[in-house]
Amino acid sequence: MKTGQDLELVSLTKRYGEALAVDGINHHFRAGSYACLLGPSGCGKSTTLRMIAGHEDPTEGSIVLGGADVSWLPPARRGTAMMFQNYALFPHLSVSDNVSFSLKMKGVDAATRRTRAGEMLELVHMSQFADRLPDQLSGGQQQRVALARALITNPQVLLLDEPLSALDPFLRIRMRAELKRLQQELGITFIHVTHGQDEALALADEIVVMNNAVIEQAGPAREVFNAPRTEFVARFMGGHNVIALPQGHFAIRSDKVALTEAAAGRLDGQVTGVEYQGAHVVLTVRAAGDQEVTAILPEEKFFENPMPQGADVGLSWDDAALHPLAV
Ligand SMILES: Nc1ncnc2c1ncn2[C@@H]1O[C@H](COP(=O)(O)OP(=O)(O)OP(=O)(O)O)[C@@H](O)[C@H]1O
Repeated sequence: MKTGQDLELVSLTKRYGEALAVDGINHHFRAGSYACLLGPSGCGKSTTLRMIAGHEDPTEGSIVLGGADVSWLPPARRGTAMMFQNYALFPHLSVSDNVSFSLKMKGVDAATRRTRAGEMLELVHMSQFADRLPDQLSGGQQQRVALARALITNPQVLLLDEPLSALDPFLRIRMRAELKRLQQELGITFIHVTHGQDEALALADEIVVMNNAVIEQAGPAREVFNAPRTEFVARFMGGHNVIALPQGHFAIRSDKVALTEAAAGRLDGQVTGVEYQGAHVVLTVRAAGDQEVTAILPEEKFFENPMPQGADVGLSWDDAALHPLAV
């Protein structure tokens, strides 16, 4: 369903000389959703985000927000705001002045600026730091300031370029929950660029997987994970095997592969690796046709009948777990 502030990309293309960074992509981001643009380095996700923000001109195609073509509007007039990877705070301005900087540019008076900055700092739980300078803050705190600064413009769409990549793993998980809370509280669209599958699965209502300048697959997180359409998506999302059967190529989740006695399964093979990981055990099997298949078994299931390295085994699965892959 289309609503007022949906964002549409129409045949959006970016060329840098001969290089095609984004190749005619079409996508419809639902207003109020959390979308993750996911893909390997160089696939075109940051370029796409920068074009939406207005920091890069499209070579062809258009960006439509709320039914209006914003492709050629300056960044501040689009209804979007961007939070950068390195936060880009002004070192000589206090937290409060950093947050309200864009209001100053618009000629808003000092008292209103201070009040609005206070509201935004409250939203990101940073009220007590309003008078500090950026270098008196931790990385996670600087990030909250950068978020408040982007949100003060009341954007319809918040664009986040690898927002968690500079944080340590512990803080990354905490900030991830914060981003989700903020998005739900504000009800605006978040478009978050990441190359982390876990991050996208944890956050996104919709995952848009990019590869080689095009959108390879887009859909709800569970759908993209459970039913990858191409070999690339299956391998990139992880947790899947890609297997060649006489009927074609299929993806199957590693936790949907079961082990049987030798010659009793769909494929025969030999165990080449056993890794105990606590709650589960990961087995690697070299199967017929020189295919490597990974099976993830719950710990207690594996230890009912442990298969050592070198054991001949069969691999079986329920046909419903097989997802045909486009070539
Ligand atoms: N200013 C530029 N000039 C020339 N080529 C560029 C420029 N910016 C990006 N590219 C190229 O466009 C392609 C897409 O780059 P982009 O930064 O969008 O990828 P990405 O998916 O965001 O990668 P990463 O995760 O590494 O940031 C890459 O091949 C890159 O080298």
